[in-house]
Amino acid sequence: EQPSAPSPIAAPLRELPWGQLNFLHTTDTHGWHGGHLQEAQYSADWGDYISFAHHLHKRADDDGSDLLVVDTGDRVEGNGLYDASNPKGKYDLDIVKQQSIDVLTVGNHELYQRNTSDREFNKVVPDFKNSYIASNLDIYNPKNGERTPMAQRFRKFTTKNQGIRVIAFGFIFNFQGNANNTVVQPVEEAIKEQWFKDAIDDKEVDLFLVAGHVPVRDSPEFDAVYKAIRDSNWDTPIVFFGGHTHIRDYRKFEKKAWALESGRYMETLGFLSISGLGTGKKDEVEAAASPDYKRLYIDNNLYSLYHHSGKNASTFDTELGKNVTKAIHEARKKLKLDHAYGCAPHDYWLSRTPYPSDDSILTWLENQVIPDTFNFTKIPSIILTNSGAIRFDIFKGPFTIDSTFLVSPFTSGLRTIKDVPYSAASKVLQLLNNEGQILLPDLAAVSQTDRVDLDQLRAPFAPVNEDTFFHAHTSHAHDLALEHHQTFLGRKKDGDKDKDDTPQVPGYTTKDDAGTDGDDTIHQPIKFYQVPNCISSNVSFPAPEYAAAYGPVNFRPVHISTPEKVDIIYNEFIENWILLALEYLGEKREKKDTSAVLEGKSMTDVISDWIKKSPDWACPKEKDV
Ligand SMILES: O=c1ccn([C@@H]2O[C@H](COP(=O)(O)O)[C@@H](O)[C@H]2O)c(=O)[nH]1
Repeated sequence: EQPSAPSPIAAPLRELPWGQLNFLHTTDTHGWHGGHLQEAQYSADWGDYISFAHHLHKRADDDGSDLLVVDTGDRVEGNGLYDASNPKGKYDLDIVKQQSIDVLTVGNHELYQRNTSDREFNKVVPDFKNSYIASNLDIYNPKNGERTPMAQRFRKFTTKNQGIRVIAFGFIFNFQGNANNTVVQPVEEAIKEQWFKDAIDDKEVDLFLVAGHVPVRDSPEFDAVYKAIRDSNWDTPIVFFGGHTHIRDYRKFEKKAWALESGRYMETLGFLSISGLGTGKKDEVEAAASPDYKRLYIDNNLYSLYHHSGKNASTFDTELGKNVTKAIHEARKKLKLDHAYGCAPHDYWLSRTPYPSDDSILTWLENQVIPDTFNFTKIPSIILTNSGAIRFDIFKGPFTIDSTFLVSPFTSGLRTIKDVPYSAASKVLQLLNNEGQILLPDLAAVSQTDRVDLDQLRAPFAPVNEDTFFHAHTSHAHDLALEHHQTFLGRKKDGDKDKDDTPQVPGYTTKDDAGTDGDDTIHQPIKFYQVPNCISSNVSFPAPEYAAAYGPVNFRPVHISTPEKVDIIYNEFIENWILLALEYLGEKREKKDTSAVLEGKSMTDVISDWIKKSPDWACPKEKDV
């Protein structure tokens, strides 16, 4: 772990369900390869993950089983280690490549910006030459402009010790928000291609491995792949590894097909094992009628990693793991990620507090950051931003360069549409938040533009279903972490009357299709709240008129005047939605009617500029960083 990372907190653990074929799975790491430096529960880094995988490989070699490592995309955007360098990923991509990964896919965040996907093609695909799979993604080759598959469409390989014959695919969900240098082929179309039909027709295969930046539940894409495989290969076991919705989840398709999703932000190392698979060595190993699938969501901290690898502080680190940890530290230093712009006076939560409330980030943006930033415009304005642009909580204490990218890494600039009748402008928020009679899918359906992606307005933690929403969010051991406590939270021993066995570490309490025993750490549950798609602030509106209604002391407003016209200001990422809402409201505007505001600064710039200037956020002298 990083030198400044808080020590992990001991807690009761469930055991690793080791089997014949074992998997480690990461997804949606979003650059958090240095681990969580303010949360002890997730404080291990990518170097530790490398050491961990090494020990599990060794275990597999020793007992003749196998281990495969999978990553399902969104490795970029969301942490200073990736976002603070120029070019982005200057250090992070070389750090990630040190892990040996068997199956790797793209995510939507690798495709928003042309530069990111070009670099993915020119660097990351060659870095993972044998394992990068792009079953439904093409790119216009930056060298010659020719459309070409991003990477191989599938791969067939045999596991090292057992000789299990695996065919692996790598999909991305039917994403439409990509830059125009890539082409995402709808999954339902890709599976009609001959190469796919031939691959699933193969009878010399013991397991289909479907990796994808695709949610495992309510997933038309994985449902289509499952059906296609079963139509041509009725019995061969299938395993899915998914992502994108940032949750822990495990779905049963049927007894020979399960799907694992392993959270987000390097909080979770997903583990899955299958026993009872057939192998190429037919004489030696007979396939079971019903292979046994098991899963464990490992909290990414050294306490868990030591335990599951049977190592301790003096035996855990490998040479490579240590070097990668060091490289992360060096990169963080070069990027000055610990430099503080100010100090947060208290914690601000994205979804762990009701909205609106005093400790909600969205309320803080709406009531303080946005009005203070835009009050220079003396024109009445409605400023809108999507809550999805905000990615993480702010903890009391130093708000650093790194924090800026944790909270909002995106570069899309702020734009304006001028002179919109207030009667229409004031209804845009309601439309975008699905609060009126017309809902977003209806708006999307009437869209003339083909670049409106429903996913864009998805709130940052839009639930897959209520259960997964309430059970699948970030745990947060922050208070303990900041004090560097090493608290033993073991279960009650016989005769230990004054201790109870209630879990003490707050965190995930996942409920999935296999039950409630998936989290390795037995956590105290955390409550999460829904947040709206978008928030808005009115700035430079006429002051309300007051009248003395109850005598000279008690005044109350009698007339709140509204402007006739306003400027709408918004984050460019939601521009298509704003235009669509205005069109629906009878105020059609086009791209040419929009212009940059604040010289095209992003929400990220707005937040850090505000923090630098705000006296309430000045760091106390003795704590200055
Ligand atoms: O430029 C951007 C890009 C993305 N967003 C927000 O992020 C989500 C998608 O993130 P996932 O991690 O894939 O869920 C998108 O829906 C937007 O809310 C953004 O605001 N700006």
